Amino acid sequence: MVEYGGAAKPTPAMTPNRIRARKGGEPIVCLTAYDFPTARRLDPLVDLLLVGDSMANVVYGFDTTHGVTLDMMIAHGGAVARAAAHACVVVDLPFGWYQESREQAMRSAVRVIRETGCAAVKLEGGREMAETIAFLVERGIPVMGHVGLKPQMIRSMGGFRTQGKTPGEAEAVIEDTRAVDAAGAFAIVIEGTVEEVAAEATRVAAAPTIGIGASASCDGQVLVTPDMAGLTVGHVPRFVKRYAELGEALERAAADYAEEVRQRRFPGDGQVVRLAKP
Ligand SMILES: Nc1nc(=O)c2c([nH]1)NC[C@@H]1CN(c3ccc(C(=O)N[C@@H](CCC(=O)O)C(=O)O)cc3)CN21
Ligand SMILES: CC(C)C(=O)C(=O)O
Ligand SMILES: [Mg+2]
Repeated sequence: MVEYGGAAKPTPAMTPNRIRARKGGEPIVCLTAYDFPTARRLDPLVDLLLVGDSMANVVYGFDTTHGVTLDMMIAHGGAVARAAAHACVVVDLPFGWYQESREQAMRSAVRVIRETGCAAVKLEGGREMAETIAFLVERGIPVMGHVGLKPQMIRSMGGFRTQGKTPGEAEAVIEDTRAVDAAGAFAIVIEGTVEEVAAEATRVAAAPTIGIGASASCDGQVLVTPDMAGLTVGHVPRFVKRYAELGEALERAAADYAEEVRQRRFPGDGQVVRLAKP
């Protein structure tokens, strides 16, 4: 087992307790990050950096989030944690590394915390995960919940569909939120639900809610950074707003470079070392 290396780093300003204290106050700003340079640039701008298992889709090109392992989450979580001086870094526990038992969840969370230096873990689930969340929280692991649309459940849900459109489904999302809140989660991601349900879940939870595809009635928002920055390859969910077209900027840079190499204009005077004239 490898512990996170490097010099002792001060705890970032935004801790799980500070995030929790923002309930009902200034909205919590969260983006995903998976690598060091991106996390360095986002760190001063956001409250929370999430190393999401969406990494499976946007970094590794898998169809579902089931493609990532605990070791992969730890490798990328460490890179993000090393970059963060301000934001609270939260790492997703991936599919298969916590559902079996609360002991399995504890072992996985301890590895993530020790080997990355992050502040907290996130896991998907409602009432069925409440006992696991309480077990971790009571033993010193800050936990973020994730209710509503749960991408790790794709195989049993048969695709991604907005949750809470029927009265029964709405009640299920609210009850899941209550259970995760009572279990001690310091914040709760609410994904893919209708505004009325997000507003009610936010009202009943003592912990702040962080929405994605869940309206502005939450205590904060999260988006997948490559989606909002225009870097995602393939389908981008409907709830995403694009704030930049970094994919197009990267294509232009690569095309300019290719052109200059082919014309022998790169490397130019600025990039070349020559012998001094005698
Ligand atoms: N690139 C990316 N962005 C995400 O937000 C994201 C991931 N990947 N991977 C992990 C989960 C999965 N998420 C997703 C992925 C797809 C849809 C989606 O395609 N939704 C459809 C239909 C929704 C409906 O009919 O209710 C959409 O067009 O938005 C939603 C959430 C959110 N997360
Ligand atoms: C979409 C967010 C909440 C997430 O869980 C992820 O990026 O994996
Ligand atoms: Mg996730």
